[in-house]
Amino acid sequence: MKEQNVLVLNLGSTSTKIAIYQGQNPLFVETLRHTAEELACDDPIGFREKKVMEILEEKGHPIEKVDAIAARGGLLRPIESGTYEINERMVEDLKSERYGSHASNGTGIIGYELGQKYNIPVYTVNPTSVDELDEIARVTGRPEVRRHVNWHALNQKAVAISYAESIGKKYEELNLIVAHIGGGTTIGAHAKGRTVEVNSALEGEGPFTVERAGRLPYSALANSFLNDTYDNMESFQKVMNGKSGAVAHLGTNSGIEIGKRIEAGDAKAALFYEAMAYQISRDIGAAVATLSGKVDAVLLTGGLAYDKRLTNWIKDRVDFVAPVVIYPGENEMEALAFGVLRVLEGQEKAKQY
Ligand SMILES: Nc1ncnc2c1ncn2[C@@H]1O[C@H](COP(=O)(O)OP(=O)(O)OP(=O)(O)O)[C@@H](O)[C@H]1O
Ligand SMILES: CCCC(=O)O
Repeated sequence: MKEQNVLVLNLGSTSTKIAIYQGQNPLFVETLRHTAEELACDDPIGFREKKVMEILEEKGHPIEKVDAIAARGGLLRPIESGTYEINERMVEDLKSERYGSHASNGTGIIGYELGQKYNIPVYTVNPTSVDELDEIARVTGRPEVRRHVNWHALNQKAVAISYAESIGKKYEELNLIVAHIGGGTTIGAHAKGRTVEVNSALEGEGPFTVERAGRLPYSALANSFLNDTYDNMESFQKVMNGKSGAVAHLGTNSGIEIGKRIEAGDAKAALFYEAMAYQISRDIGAAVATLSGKVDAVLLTGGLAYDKRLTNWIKDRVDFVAPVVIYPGENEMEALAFGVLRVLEGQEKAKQY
């Protein structure tokens, strides 16, 4: 059988990642970094689409050779995990930002437009809005506020499946806690293949991060609105999700830079960083209760899982629970390609949004 060519697209806030997979083989994976000025143009999505086409030409893989497109999905209504065909309804929600604004929204839009233009099927795999929470996890102290989540579903599930395979088991046989520690941090309790609890990273749930405020005492937040610190929700979200955490405390969002400062004896950086590890450990502890103490492993992943100082602090607090296994970085491009290949090869059926 001919190996399928899958074009993989993943837009971040400052980068565009493009790959071609031939079957399970990556033929190339390219990361384009964009300046703030470039993305401040009138049509940033059109700008990135043009770049994607240029890269495909440059690498000798014109779009006509592509059998399917795998695009990272953005903020959608809560949906179950799996691979979804990107359809008109999904693109409408991404374009209108009905469920919020996130760099990954643009990926689905570009994928869909290319698919329409060149008659290629387009899919997304485990988008950020996958929501498998138990009913008990949705209840809050205000009857009008019901929880739903946005999180690193793609990478967390890929890492959990990888761990299960490494010990000769199925994801559906294990109870795992997965902490994705990156620009955003999400900690999921995975019970036999379902993520029954996870913090919603863009809504102030969970630990603070290098950019995000995380949970804060609500009286302080209410006061900031009463004092007119923010004009509207958009400016509030921008600060809470992009200009808080290490950016606010230390003026950087880089774990590498924080590590250098700690080496140079910067006590403020050391306290901030250890407090971040402490908050992550506490949320791992909460996930232990969600899983009633039956935990097969704790998995640490995301860009900051490269940092041994940080992961050792977390290990010191949580390795009494279960083995702690580290998967630095993220494997989103492969997870997208493999999800779509499962559909193309008939092992899984694509879902409709
Ligand atoms: N080797 C390393 N040592 C320490 N920190 C690192 C290392 N490599 C990357 N980081 C840090 O990881 C963070 C970025 O993580 P990651 O790439 O997972 O985030 P992102 O993709 O921007 O956002 P998200 O993970 O929320 O999707 C940055 O603070 C970066 O400096
Ligand atoms: C919504 C994905 C998680 C994040 O960006 O923090």
